[in-house]
Amino acid sequence: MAADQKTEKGTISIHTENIFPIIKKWLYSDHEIFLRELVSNAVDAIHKLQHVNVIESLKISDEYAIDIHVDKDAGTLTVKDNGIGMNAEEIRKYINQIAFSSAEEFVQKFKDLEDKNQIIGHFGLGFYSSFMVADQVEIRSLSYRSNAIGAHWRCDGTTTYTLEECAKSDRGTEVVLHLNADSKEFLEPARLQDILKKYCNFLPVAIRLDGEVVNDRNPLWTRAASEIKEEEYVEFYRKLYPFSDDPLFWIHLNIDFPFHLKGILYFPRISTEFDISKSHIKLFCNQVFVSDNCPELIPEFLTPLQGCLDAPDLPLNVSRSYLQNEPQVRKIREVISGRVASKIVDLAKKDREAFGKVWDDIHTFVKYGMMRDDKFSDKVKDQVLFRTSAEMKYTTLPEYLERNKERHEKKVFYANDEAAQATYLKLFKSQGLEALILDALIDSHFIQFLEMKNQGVSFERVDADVTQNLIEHDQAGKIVEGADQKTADEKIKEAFSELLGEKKGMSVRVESLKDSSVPAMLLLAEHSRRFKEMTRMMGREMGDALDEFTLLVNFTNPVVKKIRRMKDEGRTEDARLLAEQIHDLAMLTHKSFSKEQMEAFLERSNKILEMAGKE
Ligand SMILES: Nc1ncnc2c1ncn2[C@@H]1O[C@H](COP(=O)(O)OP(=O)(O)OP(=O)(O)O)[C@@H](O)[C@H]1O
Repeated sequence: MAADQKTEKGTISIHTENIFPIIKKWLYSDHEIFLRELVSNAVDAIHKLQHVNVIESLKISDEYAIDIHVDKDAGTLTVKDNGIGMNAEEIRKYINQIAFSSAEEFVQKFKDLEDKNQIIGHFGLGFYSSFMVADQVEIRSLSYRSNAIGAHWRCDGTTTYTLEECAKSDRGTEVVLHLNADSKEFLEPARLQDILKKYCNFLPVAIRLDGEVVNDRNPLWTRAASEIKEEEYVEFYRKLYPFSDDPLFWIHLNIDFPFHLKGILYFPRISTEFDISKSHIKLFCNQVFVSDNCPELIPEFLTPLQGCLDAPDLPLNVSRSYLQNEPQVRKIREVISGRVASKIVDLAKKDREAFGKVWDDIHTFVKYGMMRDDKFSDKVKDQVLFRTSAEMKYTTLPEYLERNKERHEKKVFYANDEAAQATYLKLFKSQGLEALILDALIDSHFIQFLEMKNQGVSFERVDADVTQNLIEHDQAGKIVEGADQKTADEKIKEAFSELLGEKKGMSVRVESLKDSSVPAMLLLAEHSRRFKEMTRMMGREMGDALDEFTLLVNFTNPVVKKIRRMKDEGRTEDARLLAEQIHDLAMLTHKSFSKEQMEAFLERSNKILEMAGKE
């Protein structure tokens, strides 16, 4: 067929004359995406050719590639593919009409939008985005069809274009950008390399920058999990997050129904600097990087997760508002939450000890997730680990309840500050009792949640009361002594009340503890203490947790016995000294002293030492 040498001049049928300056201005901060768009079009063109190659039995066996080339002297950047190509008719249709009409739609739609930033980078301008960085754009293309004639399109950023035949001998499309004065940065290979790494690193077609392949065509998530080694997952993670510690574990997703979703989700080691306010998942669409700020895609409680998701059903230029309203995104969240729950159950069942090791890093978001998501909670609830004061170090709640049902049915003892509650824990240990350690910030809420979910089970901090298991059965303190018909306990109570005088919020109780080494301890009733803690957490001041407490005096302790004897013998001041000291020691485990209290405590300690020296 003879080539028609005539040059066609035309006007692109758009109705907004000043479309170029508007777009240039609006997209200013995201100029670099033009390269992603051009490379994506090139990949699409190659995929289309691969498709027709099969359908039309063309037997093309070329190695497909996209070549990016800069010519600094000419000030041009070229993106070239060996895909399906376009003839003049197709250029008229796809470039003049489709590409430009979507650009016009963009302007019409967002002209009146208050916050222009909202749309930057989230609207698919495709080919048209090249005008953000170029004064003039050329397309040279040769269709795959036999006897095709090369087509050369040129546009200088106005609404007119030229289209003519050209002598192009190799199939495919070449887009040449004559970069504008503000965009010379895109002539720098290092800058281009960065952009390609960011958006095109995992594209399935070889991308060559000045002859060098820059991308990994088969990222790990595209391969079958069964053939991937552990080290490969870790290595891939290091590639994605070069400065992070190795991940704890990961989940490989490969879902085909009811939607397509592939990806690898990593559980990172949580460091204190970890910014959980930002999503760290990288979203891809058919291996093209889309965004790393899509918190909508994963359940809120899984925000610390890292890794990548490839969701080909979502549009490449996905917007935040789209994600927020898209039912498919909700389904993706549900699937992820379900898969994370299954992974946790698997790990817990497979190797408890190994699971214990990662538990400290993941427990916060597992607990938070349980409180936020009932389905998640139902799946993982029996695997939640608690640190315990007992030998085995970690236990689950059902195991704890089962182990202790004879001694305290449906009651869970816990400590939330091992150092402050050391006396109580020691007492528990000496009597073979077991307490859970619930010392994370989230635990006070989690305890309420567990009580709600496990009807009849109550949690009691080790200092809330003394259980019958700690009290001596044959209690000498209950024996009535002397003419006044009072028991020994009552007499000690009277003695301590008198010696200590009125103390704000204090009541004295005497019990015979099996462990005689502790003279006294403070008890804070569970419910009123929790109430005070909660109101304080909500910012409402409800006074001190110590506004109301019981001083439990231990009848079996030798010093307590001695105090009573001293008082009977008239050594009231010496007895008071010891009683005050016992009171202060019990207090110290719950709060730090003021300067005055500390001075009084130290002065008294010295007097007691002097007294001991004399006796
Ligand atoms: N390198 C290319 N080879 C063949 N056809 C191309 C090429 N680049 C663009 N096209 C054609 O031009 C059309 C318009 O491209 P454009 O990038 O503006 O929009 P799109 O790719 O359809 O959508 P998107 O907005 O998601 O990029 C494409 O659909 C395609 O048919």
